[in-house]
Amino acid sequence: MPFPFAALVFDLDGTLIDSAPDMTRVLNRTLAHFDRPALTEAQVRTMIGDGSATLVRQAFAATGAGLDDATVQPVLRHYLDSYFEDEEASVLYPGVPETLAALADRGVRLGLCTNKPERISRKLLDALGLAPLFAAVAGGDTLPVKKPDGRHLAWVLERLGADGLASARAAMIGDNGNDVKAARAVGVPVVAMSYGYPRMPVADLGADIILDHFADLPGALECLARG
Ligand SMILES: O=C(O)COP(=O)(O)O
Ligand SMILES: [Mg+2]
Repeated sequence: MPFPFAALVFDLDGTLIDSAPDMTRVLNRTLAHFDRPALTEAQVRTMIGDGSATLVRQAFAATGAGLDDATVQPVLRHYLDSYFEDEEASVLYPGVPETLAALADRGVRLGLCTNKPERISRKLLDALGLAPLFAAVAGGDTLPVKKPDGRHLAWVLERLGADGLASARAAMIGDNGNDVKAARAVGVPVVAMSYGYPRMPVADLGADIILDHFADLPGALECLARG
């Protein structure tokens, strides 16, 4: 039986990659460089999802230092360069590579829509061996807009050839309110992964499905399509 969804668009941080340890390590290097104290991973988890500029601003604020539009620039550059050059391996959530490969084998077109900058996102996909699976990638700096703006997701769907599809043939898979809002703006169903960085009770995100395990995604989407 053909898979009921032709195109699936995934968020990156908190959905495919457990990036909080990486982001904490890199952020603490930047904080140290600018003479600020380190943050814990628990603190950083609450700051992930709105892109890198918001992350460094929130991180500095948590150490008692404000950054304005001008002073954020060197900090952001330091953070992004350190992240790009970081050599420690990132960790995928259990079931991610085999489930994505199985979906691609069934003819589903896969896209990535993340607020993480595009060059870092592509580097991570490459390092994790996932790059060949994704037919379209949009980072937080690829377009003038980013999630929760629906145009970010719409751009990926268009590149997957899914923009003209009935909305029931595409879906978004993410972990926070930005993913749900972007999906609602475009009119596609949305799955929330409960293990990510939701920043609120996951049940309050308003997703169509909440999953604890990535490997359950194909079965859950088949159930959703059956109604
Ligand atoms: O805020 C970020 O850097 C990335 O977040 P996302 O991959 O969950 O969109
Ligand atoms: Mg996320």
